[in-house]
Amino acid sequence: MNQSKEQRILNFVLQNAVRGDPCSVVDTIDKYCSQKEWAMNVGDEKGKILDKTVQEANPSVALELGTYCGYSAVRISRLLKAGARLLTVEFNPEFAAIAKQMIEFAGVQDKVKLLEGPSEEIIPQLKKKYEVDTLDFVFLDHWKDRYTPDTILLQECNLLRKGSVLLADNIIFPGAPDFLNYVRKSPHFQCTNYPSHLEYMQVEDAMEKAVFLG
Ligand SMILES: O=C(NC/C=C/[C@H]1O[C@@H](n2cnc3cncnc32)[C@H](O)[C@@H]1O)c1cc([N+](=O)[O-])cc(O)c1O
Ligand SMILES: [Mg+2]
Repeated sequence: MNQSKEQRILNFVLQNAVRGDPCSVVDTIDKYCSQKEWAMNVGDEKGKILDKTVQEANPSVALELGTYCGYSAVRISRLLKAGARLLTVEFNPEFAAIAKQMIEFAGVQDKVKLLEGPSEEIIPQLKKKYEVDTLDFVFLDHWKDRYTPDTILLQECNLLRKGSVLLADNIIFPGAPDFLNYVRKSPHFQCTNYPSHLEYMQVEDAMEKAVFLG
């Protein structure tokens, strides 16, 4: 049966990137998705905003919602300090299997834990099952209508602390209007907007940073 696009992306990495080199994995995915087949990785332009936000936060414990092929999991984990870890959540088993191989090829498997399942089930398990106290950084890049309910769930589960940084992709395209409304109106978040472009396209997009104020 013919391969999926995600399988083709992984194969291109396995054949063209340097094993154990996360930057080469990121660059190789960007090469494939800009030249051969578009895919919903955060990409290099917004990836640079992600990099800066992660470096500023310098998280010990980071969470990603929506692993997909593992592009941003590799991108984030390459910046983590020794002993820091990224928990990334993916409910599609096929994507999770691809991401797992991508993470291992990049050599970041010791920093990344892929949690397979829906975010609404996984988030309430983070404290007890995954030994999380609070989250220093959260990257939201899953279904856009899940951004707000999951942000509320993170608060209800006491997973955010004063200074926890949320960064959300796709604020303009496909758009997350209710999330933008929610965080910008909430007295508990300090928001910053980062205009950019949709990955591999000349379409306007943006990222929103929302720092939890406690
Ligand atoms: O739709 C987009 N992203 C949704 C991403 C979805 C990914 O997160 C998982 N997921 C979803 N809810 C989940 C809940 N729990 C766990 N995994 C979950 C899905 O299985 C998929 O792997 C998107 C679309 C465009 N676009 O141009 O159209 C551009 C982008 O940058 C995008 O991020
Ligand atoms: Mg996205």
